[in-house]
Amino acid sequence: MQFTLEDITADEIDRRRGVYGPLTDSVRDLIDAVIRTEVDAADIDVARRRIDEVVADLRSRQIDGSYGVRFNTDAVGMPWGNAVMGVRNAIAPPVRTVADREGVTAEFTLGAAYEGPAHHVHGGVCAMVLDQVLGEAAAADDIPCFTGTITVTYRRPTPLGALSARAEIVDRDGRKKIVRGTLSDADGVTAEAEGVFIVPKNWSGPSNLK
Ligand SMILES: CCCCCCCC/C=C\CCCCCCCC(=O)SCCNC(=O)CCNC(=O)[C@H](O)C(C)(C)COP(=O)(O)OP(=O)(O)OC[C@H]1O[C@@H](n2cnc3c(N)ncnc32)[C@H](O)[C@@H]1OP(=O)(O)O
Repeated sequence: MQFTLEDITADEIDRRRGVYGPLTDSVRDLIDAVIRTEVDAADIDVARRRIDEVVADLRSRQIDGSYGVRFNTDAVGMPWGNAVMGVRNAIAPPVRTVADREGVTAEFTLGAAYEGPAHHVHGGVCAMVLDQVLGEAAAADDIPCFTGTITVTYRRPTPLGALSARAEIVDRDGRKKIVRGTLSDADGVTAEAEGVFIVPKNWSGPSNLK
């Protein structure tokens, strides 16, 4: 697993977050607008051409391949391409966790772009969010862990809208951590997950990634 060290200050990371975060927000808004717009075909055609121009501008200078997981010398992580929380990924809802003594919690909104059953969250998206949140609970006091096995139990359909997730380590056994978590709406739990998260054998990245 390759991580990239960038020799930059925390201020520089904040500056970059300030540059790319709003761009990502605008693109996320674009995704939602594309799903929900009812403007006529001619306007769609104009919009498509304008979007294609913006894409060409952005591609005039770009990296090869994906963003990777980067960190600086203070172990501040920049997993900015991450599908669930990446600062530069408009597909990410984003889901950002807050750690406490027992585990991690996240509050987030899943809109029209995450639909599976009508007006409800796609089961794969529920699993993806839970994987990330359980993974962050596993890593909260340690190095990032791989998901070995994750089991999701869907208790009832998860409505699109405001949601929360919570995860805690419930057991440790050598390099394995058993983590449990939940996805909830305002009325309570909609899905539960249990996972085996495994500390990688030959870790070459930093510990305690922030
Ligand atoms: C790490 C990347 C994240 C970086 C992000 C950093 C920035 C953000 C900071 C922090 C947030 C992090 C949040 C991330 C959340 C998302 C996580 C993902 O999506 S990870 C991608 C999906 N998962 C894979 O692709 C794994 C693919 N599988 C493998 O690479 C290996 O199979 C691996 C590492 C899982 C195990 O390989 P071995 O060689 O270490 O395993 P052996 O030494 O044989 O076994 C060790 C123990 O683990 C058990 N084990 C092995 N594989 C297992 C499995 N699949 N399920 C359950 N147990 C397993 C074994 O039975 C053994 O247990 P006994 O010691 O005997 O009790």
